Amino acid sequence: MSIIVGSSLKNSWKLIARRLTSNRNISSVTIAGLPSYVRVVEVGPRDGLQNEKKIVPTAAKVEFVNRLSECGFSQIEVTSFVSPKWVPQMADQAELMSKIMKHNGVVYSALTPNMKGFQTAIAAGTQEVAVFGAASETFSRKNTNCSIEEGLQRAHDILLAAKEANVRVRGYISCTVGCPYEGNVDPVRVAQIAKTLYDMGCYEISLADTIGVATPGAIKKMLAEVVKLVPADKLGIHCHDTYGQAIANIFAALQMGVTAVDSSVAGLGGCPYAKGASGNVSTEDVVYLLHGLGIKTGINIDKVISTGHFISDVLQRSTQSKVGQAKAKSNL
Ligand SMILES: CC(C)(COP(=O)([O-])OP(=O)([O-])OC[C@H]1O[C@@H](n2cnc3c(N)ncnc32)[C@H](O)[C@@H]1OP(=O)([O-])[O-])[C@@H](O)C(=O)NCCC(=O)NCCSC(=O)C[C@@](C)(O)CC(=O)[O-]
Repeated sequence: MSIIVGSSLKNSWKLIARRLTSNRNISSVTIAGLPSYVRVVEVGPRDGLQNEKKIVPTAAKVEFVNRLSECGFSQIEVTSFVSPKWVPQMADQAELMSKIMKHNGVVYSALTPNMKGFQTAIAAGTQEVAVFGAASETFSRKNTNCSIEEGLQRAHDILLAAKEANVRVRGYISCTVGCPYEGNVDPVRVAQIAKTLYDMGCYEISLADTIGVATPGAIKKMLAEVVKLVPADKLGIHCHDTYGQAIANIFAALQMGVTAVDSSVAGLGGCPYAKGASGNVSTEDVVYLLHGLGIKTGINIDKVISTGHFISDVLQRSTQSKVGQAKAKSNL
């Protein structure tokens, strides 16, 4: 057994420090079967800020979105055109959408729960909208005050109007694995709703683990049913990180052929109607994973980290991103 004393102890620490810092340039390792490119959809300004107790001033939101626009995302979900009585954090939606600087090559989208929201969104210059439903009846009622079926009818109306207006529509399904009110969710039910939205004309369906309870096996089981009815490259994955499983779940989804991943800078977020659920998986951690796997994203991770610190400062708390924390503390 070797005993480290005095200067040898100091040298050992130097060695460890050198090894850690050399990890900064860890070369990416490709794993067979994974996509070569993944579209990361930044949902922080919407999913992130909708659940913050502190209402972020519009000027800070504009600055936040403008900084995100410099990061290389092809899509940023800016806000939601929902009722201000239900989600007061999003009450400035039209002003925000009209004030942000819109870059070529970046799609600035928003959530729309009904025709009123769709019309206001389009009038405010929204380029793309998202409709949202749930695979749990109780969650649907809590979130949108209607049944799953009524929610799908609202989505149908929006899709018809969007087709007329030449606007692309993304679809979300909440509670695809677990529901805060009903527990486990049947993957067959998720698949049927995904197919309904896809057949209505949604170009992509984002499957959400709203309360962050999934593990990779559950994600694979759910996706195995969905891909029977909707092609994998028309699916997105939207993970919350309550139990720290989001990165593993995203990896599982990539293995199943999913090529779109939703995330929030600094791990902001949550749903006001899913109490106790934590924020989205952080964009910094997702991009670190993807780049480490040799998967292209077009995103500049340093700019994402710095934007994560910007919005965390606005919210007066530290970033939830592991990558953001590592970079801030030790520049590893
Ligand atoms: C769907 C509604 C509007 C139904 O809400 P309601 O109360 O049943 O609607 P209503 O049609 O009876 O109207 C009531 C009032 O709301 C107004 N109203 C009606 N619609 C709108 C609108 N679009 N924009 C602005 N105002 C609206 C309407 O004009 C009326 O105003 P009043 O006459 O009382 O003054 C409501 O339930 C709602 O806004 N829900 C949204 C809740 C929400 O935003 N949840 C979070 C987003 S989803 C999510 O986070 C999950 C996701 C996507 O991230 C994936 C995941 O992780 O699971």
